[in-house]
Amino acid sequence: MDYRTIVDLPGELLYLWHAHRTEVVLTGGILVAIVRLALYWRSRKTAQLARHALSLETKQVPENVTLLKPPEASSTKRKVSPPSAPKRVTGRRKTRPQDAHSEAVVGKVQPVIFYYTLGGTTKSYAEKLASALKQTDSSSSVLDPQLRDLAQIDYDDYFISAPKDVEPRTSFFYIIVLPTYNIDTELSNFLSHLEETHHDFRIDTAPLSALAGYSVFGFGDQQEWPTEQEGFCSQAVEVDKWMARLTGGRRAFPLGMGDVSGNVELRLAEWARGVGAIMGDLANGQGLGEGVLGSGGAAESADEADEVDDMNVVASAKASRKTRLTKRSTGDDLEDLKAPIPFDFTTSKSPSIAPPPRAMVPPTSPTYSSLTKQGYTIVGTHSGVKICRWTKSALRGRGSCYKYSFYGIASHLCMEATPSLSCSNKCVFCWRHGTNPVGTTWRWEVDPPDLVFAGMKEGHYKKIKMMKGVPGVRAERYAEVMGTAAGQGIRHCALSLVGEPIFYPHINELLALLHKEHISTFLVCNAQHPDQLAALAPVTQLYVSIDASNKDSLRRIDRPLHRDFWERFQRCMDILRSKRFTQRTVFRLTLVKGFNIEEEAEGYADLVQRALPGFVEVKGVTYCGTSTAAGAGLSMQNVPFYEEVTAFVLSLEAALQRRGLDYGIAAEHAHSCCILLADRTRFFRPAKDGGPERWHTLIDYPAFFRCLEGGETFGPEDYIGPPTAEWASFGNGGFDPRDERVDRKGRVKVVER
Ligand SMILES: Cc1cc2nc3c(=O)[nH]c(=O)nc-3n(C[C@H](O)[C@H](O)[C@H](O)COP(=O)(O)O)c2cc1C
Ligand code: SF4
Repeated sequence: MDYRTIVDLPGELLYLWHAHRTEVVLTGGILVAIVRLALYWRSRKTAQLARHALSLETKQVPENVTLLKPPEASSTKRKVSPPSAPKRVTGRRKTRPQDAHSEAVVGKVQPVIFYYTLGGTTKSYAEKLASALKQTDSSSSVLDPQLRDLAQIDYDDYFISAPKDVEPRTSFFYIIVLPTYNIDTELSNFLSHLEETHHDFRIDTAPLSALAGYSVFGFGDQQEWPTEQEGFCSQAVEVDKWMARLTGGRRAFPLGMGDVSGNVELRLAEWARGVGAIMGDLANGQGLGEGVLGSGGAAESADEADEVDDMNVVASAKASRKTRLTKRSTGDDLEDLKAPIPFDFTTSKSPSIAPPPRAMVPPTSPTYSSLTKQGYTIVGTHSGVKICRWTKSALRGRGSCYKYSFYGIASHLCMEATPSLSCSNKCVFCWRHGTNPVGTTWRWEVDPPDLVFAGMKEGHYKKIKMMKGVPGVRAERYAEVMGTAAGQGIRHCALSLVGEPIFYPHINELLALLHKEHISTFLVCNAQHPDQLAALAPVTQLYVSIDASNKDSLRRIDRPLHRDFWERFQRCMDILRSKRFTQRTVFRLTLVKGFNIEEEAEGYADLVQRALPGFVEVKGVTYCGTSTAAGAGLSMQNVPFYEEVTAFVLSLEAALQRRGLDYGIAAEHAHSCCILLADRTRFFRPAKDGGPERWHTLIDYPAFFRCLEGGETFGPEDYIGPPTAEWASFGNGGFDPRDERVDRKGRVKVVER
């Protein structure tokens, strides 16, 4: 290098700096950032390894050792977890890591005993359990248990998150006692609720983890179901499993099981002692254990640790799935490659083969025998037919039902039937004795409509024949029912017996068969199946049961299975409105004192305004005296007097008038505690043969079939019958003077006018 080059060098460097200083500064900055990032990741990784090693150690802490380990335990030494083998709950108390929650439990524990019963056994044991767990010492940290019937509560209040209405530093402890039924009962819904909550992606994976703990006891019958594999206490096992998941593994005491035909008292007593002890421990801040001696032959239930791990996998999988996937793809982290493949329990279900559909009411089932004892004839696998008391009464000339007074139905020619004994409600006033199958979807065998129709008729006629020798049966009426000439035999079908007729997948075909034989159809549905309602073919009169005017009341009265029951109900209102010019639409209100009368007239008026039905039938509930009714808190006190029904109808009429809706009282049937409101603009009119305006609630049945067979579009006005009879109008009682009114003992009564 010569002297000149050396002299020019600073100038050259200065020139280069000026020309490229931006690039130089940027490159320098990036280099500094990379170095700092590398240092940061390195320190984070070390901390992660340390935490991981600590958690491995924690899992292996021996029994009865406090798990808040001294700092040296968090060494970075890695231990290998032992392979997890199926574990039997041994019943020895085993302390668990004192997590943040169990520390929070130091305070009070509020036990809640949930039970379910059909036959009453479990309820009486639940009550005994409640009094056994009642504290004698008022200063105890375990409060007196609350008792809750699973058939009465709203699951959302207890099984989506822990109840909130609790004192500070007090946690709920769930005690669940339940029988097992291998038929459809409320328990099936309860289990579905737990499962759905677990799989619901909108809900936390362990939404009940705020509970102090839970424990389940099952009642079963080992004479019929000797082992768990054969179904002994299978629903308790299931509930226990789902609760473990929903609580994030807070099973405080092992699942207990008792055989009602054997050891139940002993097992329950042992289990109750254990549950009582663990609640005391929880209140004293000792955290959860795995059980104590004498756990009542605890089930070899699913491995608790596995369940807790499941929860952890879900939680960590959600948080770190993205990171893991990235790391896997770059292949730079051996530890992560060994990590379990994240399995999201919120969306996946273990693969299962759907079982073939079963008969809804198999002849061997208790439901079958219960229904046949009540006088039902079971048709095929899911339909039923029964002679109603008014059919018998009309055969003897002792009066017909209110449908005769209102619509001209001849009760002795009427068949009451249903193509679906299953329902999606469990109304408190239902007379099904709580044993009928329930469900939100049709999951049973489906009988063809011709078989259903033929079976219904056969069953009905058989029962009518049995009336032949009953004293007082009028020969001419009997001949009309049994006759084969045109216009004789069954003329009318009330599809309203029990269950939900539009649930039957071939309801429209069945209606077509009925109409083909000129049997008119009154179909009652429960406003829970909007799609089926929208697709329903024309019927002579279409009813929707309106058992409440608002969501809460509907939930209490109908106890619907659908979680979106109110939305379904409202959609049905709109569908009814859209059908009002093609169908005779009717609201059927069943009044239950203390449930749906008081201050609800305005709410009902709003519903009428929404659906604009042609008619509103208001009827006082009939007390059926079943244990289901009693269990729902229903007694004779809930049956309104006719005066109360009248007062309600008058206030409803006034509420409708205030809304500019011209409905008026068109007819009454005091004997059935039933009053009919009708749309005055459509059904108060001059008679066909002239004369003043009168109510026209009767139906011209031949005209209905002419319309149907004519193939043209038609509406309710096209088959309006003659004016409503004078004796049926409001104030006249509604009893046909040609019939003889008798009291319960058959003595002739003078009809009051
Ligand atoms: C229709 C029916 C089905 C039953 N299914 C089972 C079953 O699958 N497994 C079982 O262990 N017990 C079964 N049982 C027995 C009941 O769980 C047992 O009788 C229980 O105590 C009834 O309780 P509850 O009276 O409170 O309703 C069944 C009982 C009935 C009547
Ligand atoms: S809708 Fe009718 S059949 Fe169904 S539960 Fe209610 S009352 Fe019973």
